[in-house]
Amino acid sequence: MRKTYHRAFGRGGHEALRGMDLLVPSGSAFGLIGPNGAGKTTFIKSVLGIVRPTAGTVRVLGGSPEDPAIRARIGYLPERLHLPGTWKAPAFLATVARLKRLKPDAPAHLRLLERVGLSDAVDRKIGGYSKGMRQRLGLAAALLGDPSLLVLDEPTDGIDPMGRLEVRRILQEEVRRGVTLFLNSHLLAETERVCDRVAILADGRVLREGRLEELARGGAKWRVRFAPGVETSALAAAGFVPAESEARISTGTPPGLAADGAREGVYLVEATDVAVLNAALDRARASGALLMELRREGADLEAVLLGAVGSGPGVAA
Ligand SMILES: Nc1ncnc2c1ncn2[C@@H]1O[C@H](COP(=O)(O)OP(=O)(O)OP(=O)(O)O)[C@@H](O)[C@H]1O
Repeated sequence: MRKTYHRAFGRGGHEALRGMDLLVPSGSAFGLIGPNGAGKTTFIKSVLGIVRPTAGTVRVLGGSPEDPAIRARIGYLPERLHLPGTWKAPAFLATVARLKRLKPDAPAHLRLLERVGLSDAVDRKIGGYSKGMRQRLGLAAALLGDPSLLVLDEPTDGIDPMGRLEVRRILQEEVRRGVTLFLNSHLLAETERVCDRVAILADGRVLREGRLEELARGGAKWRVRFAPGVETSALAAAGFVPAESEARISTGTPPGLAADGAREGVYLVEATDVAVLNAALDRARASGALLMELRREGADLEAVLLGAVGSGPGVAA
């Protein structure tokens, strides 16, 4: 699919999507990530039938995104929510339900508000809501009518950590129910926690797509702690390099000497699978090293994203 935004009076245009090809499996929790201006919002708008591709086609839930019957099965939380400030949440949900051509069901709306953690705010005007409360209300509106596809643009923007946990729980419940989740979030940790598949979009093209663990594979590192008294040179020969001090990492101080790790007995070893890992551990143990702790340090989503698009400015992290 291609999308060119044309300038006024036909003077050229900007190609936001340049041959984007993406299949989102039904029932998956799919995350779209990429730098600012990559084309994520343009893609979401084309899925919702708000933007029409310049070339190519979009099929959603087996039909056209412009078909009202298909649109009725999609729940959408936009990045920028416009909410009527003088209204209260139940009236807002009732109006959204009417627009979605759903039967009036005030008790169901109250249950939905309770589900997103807004039951204490039903008598307050929306204008007085915090950013996180507005997001929760937007999520409730997206959930109206039990959609088959949930398209969420920055769903946890402005929500505190406890709220994020609740939103994540709701999204996981929806996925368990068979809903397809399509998430655009610049919070990579959030995408990592919620999604099972991810696509990396940059400059209007999909650079990588796949299951999270497949994308993160290859950079698999293991953090190993040995009992005091290990011989660093023997470990180095077995592929272990001293890790940076954990204390330095947790306090965020600048990178220090890797020797810190050696003093603490903490090393990193690259191993693409458990057989390679065990072979390295066998070599270490043969040199007299005693294993105390072992932890996987698989490449996280940030590393995968940076690996795919480079570490230039504008990378959403
Ligand atoms: N209505 C428009 N008219 C002209 N150009 C547009 C329009 N909407 C988006 N663009 C351009 O298309 C490109 C892709 O924009 P888009 O908003 O889809 O990116 P994005 O990945 O969602 O970015 P961000 O993470 O910053 O929200 C950008 O260069 C943007 O300036």
